[in-house]
Amino acid sequence: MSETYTASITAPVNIATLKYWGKRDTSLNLPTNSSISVTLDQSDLKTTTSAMTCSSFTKDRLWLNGEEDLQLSESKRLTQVLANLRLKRKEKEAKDASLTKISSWFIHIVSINNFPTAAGLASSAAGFAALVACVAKLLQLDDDMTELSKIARQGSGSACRSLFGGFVAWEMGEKSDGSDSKAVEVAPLEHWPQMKACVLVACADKKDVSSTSGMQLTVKTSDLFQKRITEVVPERFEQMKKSIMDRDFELFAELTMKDSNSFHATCLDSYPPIFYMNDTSRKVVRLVHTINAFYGRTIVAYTFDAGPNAVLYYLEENEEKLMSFIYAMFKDLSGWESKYNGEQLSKFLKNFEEQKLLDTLSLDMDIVKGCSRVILTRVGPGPLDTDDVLINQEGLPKFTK
Ligand SMILES: Nc1ncnc2c1ncn2[C@@H]1O[C@H](COP(=O)(O)OP(=O)(O)OP(=O)(O)O)[C@@H](O)[C@H]1O
Ligand SMILES: C[C@@](O)(CCOP(=O)(O)OP(=O)(O)O)CC(=O)O
Repeated sequence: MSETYTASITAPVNIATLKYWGKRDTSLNLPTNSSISVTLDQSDLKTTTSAMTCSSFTKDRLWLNGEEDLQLSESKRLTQVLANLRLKRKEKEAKDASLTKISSWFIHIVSINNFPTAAGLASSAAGFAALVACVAKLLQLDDDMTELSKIARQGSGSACRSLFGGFVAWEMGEKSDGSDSKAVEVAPLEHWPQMKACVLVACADKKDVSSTSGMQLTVKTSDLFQKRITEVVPERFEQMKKSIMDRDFELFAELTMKDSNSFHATCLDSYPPIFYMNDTSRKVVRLVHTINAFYGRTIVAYTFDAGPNAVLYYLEENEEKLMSFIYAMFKDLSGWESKYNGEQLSKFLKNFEEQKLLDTLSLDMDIVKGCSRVILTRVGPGPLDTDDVLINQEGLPKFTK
């Protein structure tokens, strides 16, 4: 077999606290507003991607979760991302004649998500971040993550934020060529490692309106949207960055919840309206406000992406307070035992019962019926090198379905 080059990487999911919703340029994937997110820990949710290039490959190919994905391999998103990465390699080769001209070789990519794909858990964000970071490593590019984020953005907007750990901003930029629309670190994970997240995965089929088409319907038809992008988000963007820098959880949480509500309001204001949240999502919103009212301060925030799953952000110091409610109500779901021992779980239940929360607060215990599992995680790092190689010597997946 001819000479080959291989690289592997893992990348995280990110969940926005200030939502990206709307494109001003669909081809370059330029947004109508800046956004902010928290990167989640790869011990719980991650994409692993391996890539190989070889002079004898005859086309670019991609396998996702053990199956060749022809639709994605031939998509404009993937072709554009690979073309941009190759261009960078080509520029490098032009400057240094000793480099092998791998920019003209085809690439095989094998990727696995350790969580459900296309189920509202930001697989496209982790997936394209992993792909860009992996191919950049394969082609030995020297570009930093901000530079690479301009390419990841073209795969899926939210992917640009998964190139950093901790707290991340996607600055919308102003230029028509997209050269200033990029992801930057607001603060590393070490700045506020106490930030935790609890994902309540709602029982739901695949969403009927994709983010990509949903946001363009909103851009075209919602009046509320104009106010959101010109007034609401620009102000919130600065306030949220400050709340992160100051580690001001109450402000961070309030802005996060308000922004989720504002984003879903513009969906409802689209014509015809788009519904991403369901009855269970709304029950979670009510529950979070009840918990905060019970403690007399904001200890937990909710946020919802383009689907019914709830992501709750909270600080480690308030874990027992929060879980005394959440565990008692969602204990029948899977996902608890890997994070807490029996003693801790009993303590949560005891608090719930001793404080007579059920009797005093008229809680809706049926809420659990609308959820399928809980994922307990926290803020985490950006893409990481890995020894987990998913591609074999022939450039085919080591594991197939
Ligand atoms: N590991 C991966 N590598 C490359 N592309 C991926 C990967 N995982 C997912 N994708 C792409 O992202 C698509 C799923 O994106 P989609 O926006 O529908 O769902 P999601 O990102 O899981 O949910 P949401 O955007 O609502 O959070 C897949 O069909 C595939 O094209
Ligand atoms: C609601 C969101 O999750 C929307 C994410 O949209 P995508 O990044 O999936 O959209 P495309 O750029 O069209 O691929 C909010 C967010 O992550 O900021």
